[in-house]
Amino acid sequence: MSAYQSINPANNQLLKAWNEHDDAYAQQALKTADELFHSAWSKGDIQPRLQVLHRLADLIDQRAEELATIASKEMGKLIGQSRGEVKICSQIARYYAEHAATFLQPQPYQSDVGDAWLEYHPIGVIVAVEPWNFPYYQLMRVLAPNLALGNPVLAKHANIVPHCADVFEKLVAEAGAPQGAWTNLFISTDQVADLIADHRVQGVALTGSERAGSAVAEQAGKHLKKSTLELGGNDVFVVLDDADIDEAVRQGAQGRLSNCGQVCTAAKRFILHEKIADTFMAKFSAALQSATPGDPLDEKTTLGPLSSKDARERLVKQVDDAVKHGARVEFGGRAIEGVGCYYQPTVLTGLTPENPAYYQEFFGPVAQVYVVADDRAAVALANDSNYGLGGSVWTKDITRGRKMASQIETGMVFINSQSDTSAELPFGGVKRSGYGRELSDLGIKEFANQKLVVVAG
Ligand SMILES: NC(=O)C1=CN([C@@H]2O[C@H](COP(=O)(O)OP(=O)(O)OC[C@H]3O[C@@H](n4cnc5c(N)ncnc54)[C@H](OP(=O)(O)O)[C@@H]3O)[C@@H](O)[C@H]2O)C=CC1
Ligand SMILES: CCCCCC(=O)O
Repeated sequence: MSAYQSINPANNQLLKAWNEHDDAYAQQALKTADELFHSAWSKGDIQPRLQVLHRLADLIDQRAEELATIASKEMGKLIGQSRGEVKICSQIARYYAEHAATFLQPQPYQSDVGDAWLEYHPIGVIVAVEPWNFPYYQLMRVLAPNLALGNPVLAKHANIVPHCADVFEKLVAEAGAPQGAWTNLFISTDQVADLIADHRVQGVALTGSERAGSAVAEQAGKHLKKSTLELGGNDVFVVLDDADIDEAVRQGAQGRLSNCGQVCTAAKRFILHEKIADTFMAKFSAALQSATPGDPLDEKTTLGPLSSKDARERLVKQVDDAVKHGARVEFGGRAIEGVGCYYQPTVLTGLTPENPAYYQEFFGPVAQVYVVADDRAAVALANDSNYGLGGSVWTKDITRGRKMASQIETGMVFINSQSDTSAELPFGGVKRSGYGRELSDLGIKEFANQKLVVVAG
Protein backbone atom coordinates (compact mmCIF):
# COMPACT_ATOMS: atom_id res chain seq x y z
CA MET A 1 0.00 0.00 0.00
CA SER A 2 1.34 3.46 -0.93
CA ALA A 3 2.82 5.60 1.84
CA TYR A 4 0.81 8.49 0.39
CA GLN A 5 -2.80 8.16 1.48
CA SER A 6 -5.65 10.60 1.88
CA ILE A 7 -7.47 9.50 5.04
CA ASN A 8 -10.15 11.68 6.60
CA PRO A 9 -9.19 11.91 10.32
CA ALA A 10 -12.78 12.78 11.25
CA ASN A 11 -13.89 9.25 10.37
CA ASN A 12 -10.68 7.38 9.43
CA GLN A 13 -12.09 6.69 5.96
CA LEU A 14 -9.55 6.15 3.17
CA LEU A 15 -10.31 8.73 0.50
CA LYS A 16 -7.55 7.78 -1.95
CA ALA A 17 -4.19 6.00 -2.12
CA TRP A 18 -1.70 7.85 -4.34
CA ASN A 19 1.03 6.16 -6.38
CA GLU A 20 4.54 6.80 -5.15
CA HIS A 21 7.13 8.18 -7.57
CA ASP A 22 10.11 5.99 -8.39
CA ASP A 23 13.73 7.03 -8.84
CA ALA A 24 13.33 7.49 -12.59
CA TYR A 25 10.48 9.94 -12.05
CA ALA A 26 12.43 11.86 -9.41
CA GLN A 27 15.53 12.02 -11.60
CA GLN A 28 13.52 13.28 -14.56
CA ALA A 29 11.96 15.93 -12.32
CA LEU A 30 15.41 17.00 -11.17
CA LYS A 31 16.71 17.13 -14.76
CA THR A 32 13.76 19.27 -15.85
CA ALA A 33 14.14 21.61 -12.87
CA ASP A 34 17.87 22.00 -13.43
CA GLU A 35 17.38 22.71 -17.13
CA LEU A 36 14.83 25.35 -16.18
CA PHE A 37 17.33 26.92 -13.80
CA HIS A 38 19.80 27.29 -16.68
CA SER A 39 17.17 28.90 -18.90
CA ALA A 40 16.01 32.48 -19.41
CA TRP A 41 13.07 31.70 -17.13
CA SER A 42 15.28 31.64 -14.05
CA LYS A 43 18.06 33.94 -15.12
CA GLY A 44 16.21 36.48 -17.17
CA ASP A 45 13.66 39.21 -16.56
CA ILE A 46 11.72 38.79 -13.32
CA GLN A 47 8.41 40.05 -14.69
CA PRO A 48 7.22 36.77 -16.34
CA ARG A 49 7.78 35.03 -12.99
CA LEU A 50 5.86 37.70 -11.11
CA GLN A 51 2.96 37.43 -13.57
CA VAL A 52 2.70 33.74 -12.67
CA LEU A 53 2.43 34.68 -9.00
CA HIS A 54 -0.30 37.23 -9.75
CA ARG A 55 -2.26 34.59 -11.70
CA LEU A 56 -1.66 32.01 -8.97
CA ALA A 57 -3.09 34.37 -6.34
CA ASP A 58 -6.17 34.95 -8.49
CA LEU A 59 -6.62 31.21 -9.12
CA ILE A 60 -6.40 30.46 -5.41
CA ASP A 61 -9.00 33.12 -4.66
CA GLN A 62 -11.31 31.72 -7.34
CA ARG A 63 -11.00 28.13 -6.08
CA ALA A 64 -10.79 28.90 -2.35
CA GLU A 65 -13.76 26.81 -1.24
CA GLU A 66 -12.63 23.75 -3.23
CA LEU A 67 -9.11 24.02 -1.82
CA ALA A 68 -10.33 24.56 1.74
CA THR A 69 -12.62 21.54 1.55
CA ILE A 70 -9.82 19.29 0.28
CA ALA A 71 -7.59 20.31 3.20
CA SER A 72 -10.31 19.91 5.84
CA LYS A 73 -11.16 16.44 4.56
CA GLU A 74 -7.53 15.36 4.34
CA MET A 75 -6.09 16.64 7.64
CA GLY A 76 -9.07 17.64 9.75
CA LYS A 77 -8.70 21.43 9.93
CA LEU A 78 -12.01 23.25 10.61
CA ILE A 79 -13.40 24.56 7.33
CA GLY A 80 -13.23 28.18 8.47
CA GLN A 81 -9.58 27.78 9.38
CA SER A 82 -8.87 26.08 6.05
CA ARG A 83 -10.45 29.07 4.29
CA GLY A 84 -8.16 31.31 6.33
CA GLU A 85 -5.12 29.29 5.29
CA VAL A 86 -6.10 29.46 1.62
CA LYS A 87 -6.58 33.22 1.94
CA ILE A 88 -3.11 33.77 3.36
CA CYS A 89 -1.66 31.67 0.53
CA SER A 90 -3.03 34.06 -2.07
CA GLN A 91 -1.79 36.93 0.11
CA ILE A 92 1.75 35.52 0.06
CA ALA A 93 1.68 34.95 -3.71
CA ARG A 94 0.40 38.48 -4.31
CA TYR A 95 2.89 39.97 -1.83
CA TYR A 96 5.89 38.56 -3.67
CA ALA A 97 4.33 39.42 -7.03
CA GLU A 98 4.18 43.03 -5.88
CA HIS A 99 7.40 43.34 -3.85
CA ALA A 100 9.99 40.83 -5.10
CA ALA A 101 11.41 43.13 -7.77
CA THR A 102 12.08 45.77 -5.11
CA PHE A 103 13.61 43.24 -2.69
CA LEU A 104 15.95 42.00 -5.43
CA GLN A 105 17.14 45.42 -6.58
CA PRO A 106 20.98 45.75 -6.38
CA GLN A 107 21.96 47.23 -2.99
CA PRO A 108 24.80 49.83 -3.09
CA TYR A 109 27.65 49.61 -0.54
CA GLN A 110 29.77 52.59 0.37
CA SER A 111 33.43 51.55 0.10
CA ASP A 112 36.87 53.06 -0.48
CA VAL A 113 37.63 50.01 -2.62
CA GLY A 114 35.38 51.29 -5.35
CA ASP A 115 31.82 51.46 -6.59
CA ALA A 116 30.24 48.45 -4.85
CA TRP A 117 26.85 46.83 -4.87
CA LEU A 118 25.13 43.55 -4.00
CA GLU A 119 23.18 41.66 -6.63
CA TYR A 120 20.65 38.88 -5.89
CA HIS A 121 20.73 35.79 -8.10
CA PRO A 122 19.00 32.38 -7.90
CA ILE A 123 21.30 29.53 -6.82
CA GLY A 124 19.60 26.52 -8.41
CA VAL A 125 17.18 23.71 -7.59
CA ILE A 126 15.79 23.75 -4.04
CA VAL A 127 14.23 20.77 -2.26
CA ALA A 128 11.27 21.57 0.01
CA VAL A 129 10.22 19.10 2.70
CA GLU A 130 6.94 20.17 4.25
CA PRO A 131 4.40 19.08 6.93
CA TRP A 132 0.70 18.46 6.98
CA ASN A 133 -0.45 21.06 9.48
CA PHE A 134 -0.81 23.91 6.98
CA PRO A 135 -0.86 21.84 3.80
CA TYR A 136 -0.92 24.81 1.41
CA TYR A 137 0.69 27.61 3.45
CA GLN A 138 3.84 25.57 4.10
CA LEU A 139 4.24 25.06 0.34
CA MET A 140 3.48 28.67 -0.57
CA ARG A 141 6.08 29.94 1.90
CA VAL A 142 8.71 28.21 -0.26
CA LEU A 143 7.17 28.56 -3.71
CA ALA A 144 6.46 32.30 -3.84
CA PRO A 145 9.89 33.72 -2.95
CA ASN A 146 11.81 31.07 -4.89
CA LEU A 147 9.67 31.32 -7.99
CA ALA A 148 10.12 35.12 -7.93
CA LEU A 149 13.87 34.72 -7.47
CA GLY A 150 14.17 31.96 -10.11
CA ASN A 151 14.96 28.85 -8.05
CA PRO A 152 13.05 25.75 -9.27
CA VAL A 153 11.64 23.66 -6.41
CA LEU A 154 11.20 19.91 -5.92
CA ALA A 155 8.64 19.41 -3.14
CA LYS A 156 8.22 16.43 -0.84
CA HIS A 157 5.02 16.95 1.16
CA ALA A 158 3.86 14.98 4.18
CA ASN A 159 2.49 11.57 3.24
CA ILE A 160 -0.93 12.25 4.78
CA VAL A 161 -1.77 15.25 2.57
CA PRO A 162 -1.14 14.03 -1.00
CA HIS A 163 -4.30 15.59 -2.41
CA CYS A 164 -3.25 19.04 -1.18
CA ALA A 165 0.21 18.43 -2.64
CA ASP A 166 -1.22 17.38 -6.00
CA VAL A 167 -3.72 20.23 -6.34
CA PHE A 168 -1.05 22.78 -5.38
CA GLU A 169 1.25 21.54 -8.15
CA LYS A 170 -1.62 21.72 -10.65
CA LEU A 171 -2.47 25.28 -9.56
CA VAL A 172 1.11 26.44 -10.13
CA ALA A 173 1.10 24.91 -13.63
CA GLU A 174 -2.33 26.41 -14.39
CA ALA A 175 -0.96 29.82 -13.36
CA GLY A 176 1.54 29.50 -16.21
CA ALA A 177 4.71 28.32 -14.50
CA PRO A 178 6.84 26.19 -16.83
CA GLN A 179 7.41 22.53 -16.05
CA GLY A 180 10.15 22.27 -13.45
CA ALA A 181 9.30 25.46 -11.54
CA TRP A 182 7.43 23.48 -8.87
CA THR A 183 7.34 19.66 -8.92
CA ASN A 184 5.55 17.59 -6.32
CA LEU A 185 7.25 14.27 -5.57
CA PHE A 186 5.55 11.41 -3.74
CA ILE A 187 8.91 10.03 -2.65
CA SER A 188 10.53 8.43 0.39
CA THR A 189 12.87 10.00 2.87
CA ASP A 190 15.72 8.01 1.27
CA GLN A 191 14.88 9.52 -2.09
CA VAL A 192 14.94 12.97 -0.46
CA ALA A 193 18.44 12.22 0.77
CA ASP A 194 19.48 11.22 -2.76
CA LEU A 195 18.16 14.50 -4.16
CA ILE A 196 19.96 16.57 -1.53
CA ALA A 197 23.19 14.75 -2.39
CA ASP A 198 22.88 15.56 -6.10
CA HIS A 199 25.15 18.39 -7.33
CA ARG A 200 22.22 20.05 -9.10
CA VAL A 201 20.39 20.66 -5.81
CA GLN A 202 21.66 23.77 -4.06
CA GLY A 203 19.48 24.02 -0.97
CA VAL A 204 16.75 22.49 1.17
CA ALA A 205 13.94 24.04 3.17
CA LEU A 206 12.17 21.95 5.80
CA THR A 207 9.28 22.56 8.16
CA GLY A 208 8.51 19.77 10.57
CA SER A 209 9.86 17.93 13.56
CA GLU A 210 13.31 18.13 15.09
CA ARG A 211 13.78 14.52 14.01
CA ALA A 212 13.13 15.31 10.36
CA GLY A 213 15.00 18.59 10.56
CA SER A 214 18.06 16.95 12.04
CA ALA A 215 18.11 14.21 9.39
CA VAL A 216 17.64 16.60 6.48
CA ALA A 217 20.07 19.21 7.82
CA GLU A 218 22.68 16.50 8.35
CA GLN A 219 22.33 15.42 4.72
CA ALA A 220 22.45 19.04 3.57
CA GLY A 221 25.50 19.74 5.68
CA LYS A 222 27.27 16.63 4.47
CA HIS A 223 26.84 17.85 0.89
CA LEU A 224 27.46 21.53 1.68
CA LYS A 225 23.94 22.66 0.76
CA LYS A 226 22.24 25.68 2.36
CA SER A 227 19.24 24.76 4.53
CA THR A 228 16.48 26.48 6.46
CA LEU A 229 14.59 24.73 9.25
CA GLU A 230 11.28 25.69 10.82
CA LEU A 231 10.75 23.10 13.53
CA GLY A 232 8.67 22.70 16.67
CA GLY A 233 8.01 25.31 19.28
CA ASN A 234 6.87 25.44 22.89
CA ASP A 235 5.68 29.02 22.83
CA VAL A 236 4.79 30.88 25.99
CA PHE A 237 1.63 32.90 26.51
CA VAL A 238 2.56 35.24 29.37
CA VAL A 239 -0.38 36.96 31.12
CA LEU A 240 0.79 39.72 33.44
CA ASP A 241 -1.17 41.22 36.30
CA ASP A 242 -2.30 44.25 34.25
CA ALA A 243 -3.42 42.29 31.19
CA ASP A 244 -6.82 42.50 29.49
CA ILE A 245 -7.91 39.14 30.93
CA ASP A 246 -10.97 38.58 28.76
CA GLU A 247 -9.06 39.22 25.52
CA ALA A 248 -6.14 37.12 26.74
CA VAL A 249 -8.54 34.27 27.53
CA ARG A 250 -10.24 34.58 24.14
CA GLN A 251 -7.00 34.51 22.19
CA GLY A 252 -5.30 32.01 24.48
CA ALA A 253 -8.10 29.47 24.06
CA GLN A 254 -8.27 30.20 20.32
CA GLY A 255 -4.52 29.76 20.02
CA ARG A 256 -4.47 26.46 21.88
CA LEU A 257 -7.46 25.00 19.98
CA SER A 258 -6.82 26.34 16.45
CA ASN A 259 -6.01 23.51 14.05
CA CYS A 260 -6.60 21.25 17.08
CA GLY A 261 -3.45 22.69 18.62
CA GLN A 262 -1.26 21.46 15.74
CA VAL A 263 0.50 24.74 15.14
CA CYS A 264 4.21 25.23 15.78
CA THR A 265 3.63 28.79 17.01
CA ALA A 266 0.51 28.02 19.05
CA ALA A 267 0.33 29.18 22.65
CA LYS A 268 1.44 26.07 24.56
CA ARG A 269 2.96 27.15 27.89
CA PHE A 270 0.63 29.55 29.72
CA ILE A 271 2.59 31.58 32.28
CA LEU A 272 0.20 33.45 34.60
CA HIS A 273 1.03 36.19 37.07
CA GLU A 274 -0.14 34.99 40.47
CA LYS A 275 -2.44 38.02 40.96
CA ILE A 276 -4.63 37.05 37.98
CA ALA A 277 -4.01 33.30 37.78
CA ASP A 278 -7.29 32.15 39.36
CA THR A 279 -9.41 34.56 37.34
CA PHE A 280 -7.69 33.63 34.09
CA MET A 281 -7.82 29.90 34.78
CA ALA A 282 -11.54 29.92 35.53
CA LYS A 283 -12.36 31.67 32.25
CA PHE A 284 -9.71 29.84 30.20
CA SER A 285 -10.92 26.44 31.45
CA ALA A 286 -14.50 27.28 30.57
CA ALA A 287 -13.45 28.40 27.10
CA LEU A 288 -11.46 25.23 26.40
CA GLN A 289 -14.15 22.93 27.78
CA SER A 290 -16.85 24.61 25.68
CA ALA A 291 -15.21 23.36 22.46
CA THR A 292 -17.53 20.98 20.63
CA PRO A 293 -15.99 18.14 18.58
CA GLY A 294 -17.53 17.32 15.21
CA ASP A 295 -17.12 17.20 11.45
CA PRO A 296 -14.56 19.85 10.40
CA LEU A 297 -16.83 20.69 7.45
CA ASP A 298 -19.65 21.64 9.81
CA GLU A 299 -19.51 25.36 10.62
CA LYS A 300 -20.81 24.62 14.14
CA THR A 301 -17.84 22.41 15.00
CA THR A 302 -15.25 24.13 17.20
CA LEU A 303 -12.95 21.17 17.86
CA GLY A 304 -11.65 19.18 14.94
CA PRO A 305 -9.75 15.91 15.01
CA LEU A 306 -5.99 15.54 15.20
CA SER A 307 -4.44 14.99 11.79
CA SER A 308 -4.11 11.21 11.98
CA LYS A 309 -4.35 8.13 14.16
CA ASP A 310 -0.59 8.29 14.69
CA ALA A 311 -0.79 11.92 15.87
CA ARG A 312 -3.47 11.04 18.39
CA GLU A 313 -1.65 7.94 19.62
CA ARG A 314 1.47 10.07 20.12
CA LEU A 315 -0.50 12.65 22.13
CA VAL A 316 -2.28 10.04 24.28
CA LYS A 317 1.07 8.50 25.21
CA GLN A 318 2.69 11.89 25.79
CA VAL A 319 -0.01 13.05 28.24
CA ASP A 320 -0.05 9.68 30.04
CA ASP A 321 3.73 9.87 30.45
CA ALA A 322 3.48 13.44 31.75
CA VAL A 323 1.01 12.28 34.43
CA LYS A 324 3.23 9.31 35.34
CA HIS A 325 5.99 11.85 36.03
CA GLY A 326 3.81 13.99 38.26
CA ALA A 327 1.74 16.32 36.09
CA ARG A 328 -1.82 17.05 37.21
CA VAL A 329 -4.72 16.91 34.73
CA GLU A 330 -7.03 19.79 35.64
CA PHE A 331 -9.47 18.53 33.00
CA GLY A 332 -9.40 16.46 29.79
CA GLY A 333 -6.39 14.24 29.30
CA ARG A 334 -8.13 11.56 27.27
CA ALA A 335 -8.89 10.62 23.69
CA ILE A 336 -12.53 11.25 22.81
CA GLU A 337 -14.10 7.85 22.29
CA GLY A 338 -15.86 7.12 19.02
CA VAL A 339 -15.06 7.55 15.35
CA GLY A 340 -12.20 9.86 14.38
CA CYS A 341 -8.97 11.13 15.88
CA TYR A 342 -10.41 13.44 18.53
CA TYR A 343 -8.79 14.44 21.81
CA GLN A 344 -10.19 16.30 24.80
CA PRO A 345 -9.07 19.89 25.41
CA THR A 346 -6.69 19.49 28.32
CA VAL A 347 -4.90 21.55 30.94
CA LEU A 348 -1.83 20.17 32.70
CA THR A 349 -0.38 21.77 35.83
CA GLY A 350 2.31 20.80 38.31
CA LEU A 351 4.94 20.27 35.61
CA THR A 352 8.47 20.56 36.99
CA PRO A 353 11.85 20.35 35.20
CA GLU A 354 12.15 16.81 36.56
CA ASN A 355 9.18 15.84 34.38
CA PRO A 356 10.29 15.26 30.73
CA ALA A 357 6.99 16.81 29.60
CA TYR A 358 8.14 20.17 31.01
CA TYR A 359 10.43 20.50 28.00
CA GLN A 360 8.09 18.90 25.45
CA GLU A 361 5.84 20.43 22.83
CA PHE A 362 2.28 19.10 22.96
CA PHE A 363 1.08 19.13 19.33
CA GLY A 364 -2.59 19.03 20.25
CA PRO A 365 -5.21 20.81 22.43
CA VAL A 366 -3.10 20.42 25.59
CA ALA A 367 -2.08 23.50 27.58
CA GLN A 368 0.65 23.58 30.19
CA VAL A 369 -0.13 26.17 32.88
CA TYR A 370 2.38 27.77 35.26
CA VAL A 371 1.98 30.51 37.89
CA VAL A 372 4.75 33.03 38.62
CA ALA A 373 5.22 35.91 41.09
CA ASP A 374 6.87 38.48 38.84
CA ASP A 375 8.27 39.36 35.41
CA ARG A 376 11.73 38.02 36.17
CA ALA A 377 10.30 34.59 36.99
CA ALA A 378 8.16 34.71 33.84
CA VAL A 379 11.19 35.37 31.63
CA ALA A 380 13.27 32.71 33.38
CA LEU A 381 10.52 30.14 32.87
CA ALA A 382 9.94 31.21 29.25
CA ASN A 383 13.63 30.79 28.46
CA ASP A 384 13.92 27.45 30.25
CA SER A 385 13.19 25.69 26.95
CA ASN A 386 15.08 23.94 24.18
CA TYR A 387 12.84 25.70 21.70
CA GLY A 388 12.86 29.32 20.61
CA LEU A 389 10.15 29.89 18.01
CA GLY A 390 7.51 32.44 19.08
CA GLY A 391 5.59 33.69 22.08
CA SER A 392 3.19 36.34 23.33
CA VAL A 393 3.07 38.73 26.27
CA TRP A 394 -0.11 40.32 27.64
CA THR A 395 0.13 43.62 29.50
CA LYS A 396 -1.39 47.09 29.25
CA ASP A 397 2.07 48.59 29.87
CA ILE A 398 3.73 48.41 26.43
CA THR A 399 7.13 49.45 27.81
CA ARG A 400 6.91 46.49 30.19
CA GLY A 401 5.83 44.25 27.35
CA ARG A 402 8.62 45.38 25.03
CA LYS A 403 11.21 44.76 27.73
CA MET A 404 9.93 41.24 28.25
CA ALA A 405 9.69 40.60 24.50
CA SER A 406 13.37 41.51 24.14
CA GLN A 407 14.31 39.15 26.96
CA ILE A 408 12.42 36.10 25.68
CA GLU A 409 14.82 33.92 23.61
CA THR A 410 12.70 33.24 20.53
CA GLY A 411 12.54 34.34 16.91
CA MET A 412 9.18 36.11 17.26
CA VAL A 413 7.21 37.72 20.13
CA PHE A 414 3.76 39.29 19.92
CA ILE A 415 2.54 41.78 22.53
CA ASN A 416 -1.22 41.64 23.28
CA SER A 417 -1.80 39.16 20.46
CA GLN A 418 -1.39 35.44 20.00
CA SER A 419 1.35 34.49 17.54
CA ASP A 420 0.35 35.15 13.96
CA THR A 421 1.82 35.16 10.48
CA SER A 422 1.61 37.43 7.46
CA ALA A 423 3.57 37.62 4.20
CA GLU A 424 5.39 40.82 5.19
CA LEU A 425 6.57 39.51 8.59
CA PRO A 426 9.71 37.34 8.98
CA PHE A 427 8.92 33.87 10.37
CA GLY A 428 11.38 31.61 12.14
CA GLY A 429 13.12 30.71 15.36
CA VAL A 430 16.29 29.86 17.25
CA LYS A 431 17.61 27.02 19.36
CA ARG A 432 15.86 23.70 18.52
CA SER A 433 13.14 25.56 16.62
CA GLY A 434 15.50 25.82 13.69
CA TYR A 435 17.19 28.57 11.73
CA GLY A 436 16.59 30.87 8.78
CA ARG A 437 13.59 33.08 8.10
CA GLU A 438 10.67 32.60 5.73
CA LEU A 439 8.39 35.31 4.29
CA SER A 440 9.11 39.07 4.11
CA ASP A 441 12.20 40.46 2.41
CA LEU A 442 14.29 37.99 4.41
CA GLY A 443 12.60 34.88 3.00
CA ILE A 444 13.42 35.71 -0.62
CA LYS A 445 17.14 36.01 0.15
CA GLU A 446 17.66 32.74 2.04
CA PHE A 447 18.39 30.88 -1.21
CA ALA A 448 19.84 33.79 -3.18
CA ASN A 449 23.44 34.31 -4.21
CA GLN A 450 23.99 37.74 -2.62
CA LYS A 451 26.77 38.64 -5.01
CA LEU A 452 29.16 41.52 -4.37
CA VAL A 453 30.24 43.42 -7.45
CA VAL A 454 32.92 46.12 -7.18
CA VAL A 455 34.23 48.52 -9.81
CA ALA A 456 37.68 49.45 -8.52
CA GLY A 457 38.01 53.16 -7.77
N1 LIG B 1 7.02 23.37 12.59
C1 LIG B 1 5.86 22.94 12.14
O1 LIG B 1 5.06 23.64 11.55
C2 LIG B 1 5.52 21.54 12.33
C3 LIG B 1 6.13 20.81 13.29
N2 LIG B 1 5.79 19.52 13.45
C4 LIG B 1 6.43 18.78 14.50
O2 LIG B 1 6.66 17.45 14.04
C5 LIG B 1 6.07 16.55 14.95
C6 LIG B 1 5.61 15.31 14.28
O3 LIG B 1 4.87 15.66 13.13
P1 LIG B 1 5.16 14.83 11.85
O4 LIG B 1 4.06 14.86 10.91
O5 LIG B 1 5.68 13.50 12.26
O6 LIG B 1 6.31 15.70 11.21
P2 LIG B 1 7.55 15.14 10.44
O7 LIG B 1 8.66 15.98 10.83
O8 LIG B 1 7.71 13.69 10.53
O9 LIG B 1 7.16 15.45 8.90
C7 LIG B 1 7.46 16.68 8.32
C8 LIG B 1 7.96 16.40 6.91
O10 LIG B 1 9.25 15.85 6.99
C9 LIG B 1 9.29 14.60 6.27
N3 LIG B 1 10.31 13.77 6.88
C10 LIG B 1 10.26 13.12 8.05
N4 LIG B 1 11.43 12.50 8.30
C11 LIG B 1 12.24 12.75 7.22
C12 LIG B 1 13.57 12.38 6.84
N5 LIG B 1 14.33 11.63 7.63
N6 LIG B 1 14.05 12.83 5.67
C13 LIG B 1 13.29 13.60 4.86
N7 LIG B 1 12.03 13.99 5.15
C14 LIG B 1 11.52 13.56 6.32
C15 LIG B 1 7.88 14.09 6.40
O11 LIG B 1 7.61 13.12 5.42
P3 LIG B 1 6.53 11.95 5.76
O12 LIG B 1 5.24 12.63 6.03
O13 LIG B 1 6.51 11.12 4.51
O14 LIG B 1 7.07 11.23 6.95
C16 LIG B 1 7.11 15.38 6.17
O15 LIG B 1 7.07 15.70 4.81
C17 LIG B 1 4.94 17.34 15.55
O16 LIG B 1 4.61 16.80 16.82
C18 LIG B 1 5.53 18.71 15.69
O17 LIG B 1 6.33 18.79 16.85
C19 LIG B 1 4.90 18.87 12.65
C20 LIG B 1 4.24 19.60 11.68
C21 LIG B 1 4.49 21.00 11.46
C1 LIG C 1 -0.72 30.71 11.49
C2 LIG C 1 0.61 30.25 11.99
C3 LIG C 1 1.30 29.38 11.01
C4 LIG C 1 2.32 28.52 11.68
C5 LIG C 1 2.87 27.52 10.75
C6 LIG C 1 3.51 26.33 11.44
O1 LIG C 1 2.88 25.71 12.32
O2 LIG C 1 4.64 26.04 11.07
